[in-house]
Amino acid sequence: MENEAMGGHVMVPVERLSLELPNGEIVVGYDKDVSALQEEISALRSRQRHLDRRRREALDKLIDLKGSIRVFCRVRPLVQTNNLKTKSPVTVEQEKIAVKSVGIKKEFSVDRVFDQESTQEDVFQEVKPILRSALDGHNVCILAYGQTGTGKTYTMEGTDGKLGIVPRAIQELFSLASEDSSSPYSFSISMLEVYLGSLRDLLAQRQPLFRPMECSTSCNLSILATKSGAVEVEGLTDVSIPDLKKANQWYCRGRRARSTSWTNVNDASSRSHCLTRITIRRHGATEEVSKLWLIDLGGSERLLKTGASGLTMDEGKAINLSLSALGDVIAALRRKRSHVPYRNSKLTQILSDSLGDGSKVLMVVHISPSEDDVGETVCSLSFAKRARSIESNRGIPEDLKMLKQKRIAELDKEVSNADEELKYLNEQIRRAEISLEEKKKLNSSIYQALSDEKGSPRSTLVCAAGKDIVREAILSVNRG
Ligand SMILES: Nc1ncnc2c1ncn2[C@@H]1O[C@H](COP(=O)(O)OP(=O)(O)OP(=O)(O)O)[C@@H](O)[C@H]1O
Repeated sequence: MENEAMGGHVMVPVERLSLELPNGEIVVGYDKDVSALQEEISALRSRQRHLDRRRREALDKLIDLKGSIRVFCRVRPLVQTNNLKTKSPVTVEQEKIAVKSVGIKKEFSVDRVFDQESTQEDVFQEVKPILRSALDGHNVCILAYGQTGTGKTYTMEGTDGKLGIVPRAIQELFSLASEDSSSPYSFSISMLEVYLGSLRDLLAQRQPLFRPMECSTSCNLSILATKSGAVEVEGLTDVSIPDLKKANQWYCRGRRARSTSWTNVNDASSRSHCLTRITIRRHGATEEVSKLWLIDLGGSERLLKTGASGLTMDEGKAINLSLSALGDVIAALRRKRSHVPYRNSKLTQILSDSLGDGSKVLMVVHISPSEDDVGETVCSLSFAKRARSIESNRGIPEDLKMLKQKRIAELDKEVSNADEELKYLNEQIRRAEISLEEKKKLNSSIYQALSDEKGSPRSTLVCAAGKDIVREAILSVNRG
């Protein structure tokens, strides 16, 4: 018998025992089970890493092929205040919009059109892949652009029961992170408002009232660039969000802070930009940090039309300035210019590490279908055209276009296959880990039962009497 004497106890290598457990199960060589399970988990994890790398590469290629700056257009349904008698000057196809203005039909191409009937879910389906990309470590910007009242806030925030991109995105991040057992993630949230060139922290403990004249002292946070090229807003509150409930609470708090901050003008929020930032940390061998920006831009209408004066005029000018700075930055990036004019506005400075190389940008341009707004509609679509003019499909021969579509479909399939297999693998890992834990618990119960509480060498009895004694030990552990 190969027992080993240790500190007055006789140790029995447990893998040599074969037991019938109280539930009738026969257990042979527990330690062997444990190491086999450990090996199985390690093989599954290695497959998971490999597959995750492949999925990331395919998704990256897919997004780059579709365009790392994508422009969608969403048409708001007609509302009561619109002129309902005249026919809408806007007609849409999947990737094209035509607007009839003073008898001239102008056509604009975008990456995807969402017509008046499209739902929040339709829009979100197109946003989903880019969220995965944010979890994979890319900085991502999703922006809602358009004239006041065309549905930017509806698209980003949504209403009760018709949630917009931001709450859905937060939910999706938590859901994707919980499915991915390869590395743990943590999230934090910040919200700020850019108004008349000043920044205001929407999640700060004490909310200063947003009186424009006081703004320069109470809300002027500054923007810093770190050595690594990352951009930080100095002193901006960044709250850790451990779960979806907390995330939604903070998001609601930020929204409330925005809507209650205005002292006089009801709709002044349309003359500020509202930025929500989710910081994503992937804790692996090295920590990866990425940012997801969700931005409800100020209304893009022209000042002449609104007949603005005084403060409204200043607000309009500030919005126009920052929107045109944003247009310039996107156009420079599209043209792969060596100089990108980020410094021309606070908005583009904040986003400078999230609009350039390696980042993914998605802009949803909102338009009204009404005849009354046709001038603004043409302006907004011209902005969209400028933002996507370089990477658009226009001018590409038909056969190349088809080849591109084919490759996109292949990559789409590759990503969804990898996703499916990863889900399956995660489930297998989860089960194997539960079994391993159970086995380890069982082993430690048996070891405990085998060792003599009072120090007398009862385990010799085990060797002599064999499995009956061990069974008794297990039963006593179970009873205890
Ligand atoms: N696709 C849509 N479906 C249903 N209702 C919509 C849609 N888009 C906008 N609306 C409604 O139209 C109104 C104006 O929309 P919203 O406030 O989102 O516009 P906005 O562009 O954010 O305006 P502002 O620039 O003033 O913030 C709201 O009542 C909103 O619920």
